[in-house]
Amino acid sequence: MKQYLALCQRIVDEGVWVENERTGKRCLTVINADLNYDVANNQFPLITTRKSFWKAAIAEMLGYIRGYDNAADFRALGTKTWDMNANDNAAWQANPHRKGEDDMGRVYGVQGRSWQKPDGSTIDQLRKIIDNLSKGIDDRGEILTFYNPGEFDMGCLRPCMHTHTFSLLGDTLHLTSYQRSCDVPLGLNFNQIQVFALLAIVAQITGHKPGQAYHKIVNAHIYEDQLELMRDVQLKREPFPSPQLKINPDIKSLEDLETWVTMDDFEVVGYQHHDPIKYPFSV
Ligand SMILES: Nc1nc(=O)c2c([nH]1)NC[C@@H]1CN(c3ccc(C(=O)N[C@@H](CCC(=O)O)C(=O)O)cc3)CN21
Ligand SMILES: O=c1ccn([C@H]2C[C@H](O)[C@@H](COP(=O)(O)O)O2)c(=O)[nH]1
Repeated sequence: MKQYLALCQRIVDEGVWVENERTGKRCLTVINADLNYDVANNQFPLITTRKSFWKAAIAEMLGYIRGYDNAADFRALGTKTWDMNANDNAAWQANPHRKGEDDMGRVYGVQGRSWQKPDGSTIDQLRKIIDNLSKGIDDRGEILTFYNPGEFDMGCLRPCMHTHTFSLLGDTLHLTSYQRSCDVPLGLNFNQIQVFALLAIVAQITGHKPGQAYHKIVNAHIYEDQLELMRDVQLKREPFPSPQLKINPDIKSLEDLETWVTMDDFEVVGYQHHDPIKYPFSV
């Protein structure tokens, strides 16, 4: 939590104003942030200086694992986070690749589970990683990447947290996640949870101890309409200790994640937090 607040403070103190053409808003921006999460000791990096709707963040990650391409499927899992980018987005609505209401196109999990090859066949990146790690293999290329420049025009948004690299050291699994663009008040609140949960879940289903998660962010920003709430409200609050994430131990395979797992299989213990803050969202 302290590292999150330190990043927010750094943006407020040292950030540079950058015009963003896609959203039409200015962002106070810094480059390069490294956040680390201690998954081994279950120090769940949940924001405590406002109420975090953590189940929606895990639902989003589960949707990526399942390869979802539709905001309605995300809603059924428990998150509305893709509604705006899928439906309230003029550029995507005018895109001939859009298949209709709620379609997100070839983003995130679609690339992770069915990356298209020139011959028309597909690659399931996640399946290969789970199979290797389950056998104790780390080929130094256990990489799940959603970043496919050849298909950017077929999706509603380029992936922000775009690559996850798993590393096995003895019986301990580590994760390094890369993010090109980060909406620190809204997106990072979710992305921290997702990096932590992804390592915890993959360690569990491949039979390893979870180790450390390393979250590497390039462009970290606060939108102009979020700045006051961050600077004058959230940053004035004292954080509480980190809670713990409990995952149903019956989740044992990728098939379990794909079929029966719901948000009821996740629980947070010891979450003390300040009041919610509603930050503006930019489409
Ligand atoms: N501008 C922008 N920021 C993002 O963080 C973001 C995007 N766009 N587009 C794609 C996804 C969608 N994400 C989102 C979308 C909405 C919330 C959000 O509204 N969060 C609220 C409440 C969530 C709830 O009630 O479940 C929050 O207070 O955290 C968070 C992340 C993250 N990503
Ligand atoms: O997981 C996510 C997804 C998106 N974001 C934020 C980062 C940016 O503010 C926007 C995406 O805009 P681009 O113009 O494509 O960079 O969404 C996030 O923080 N986390």
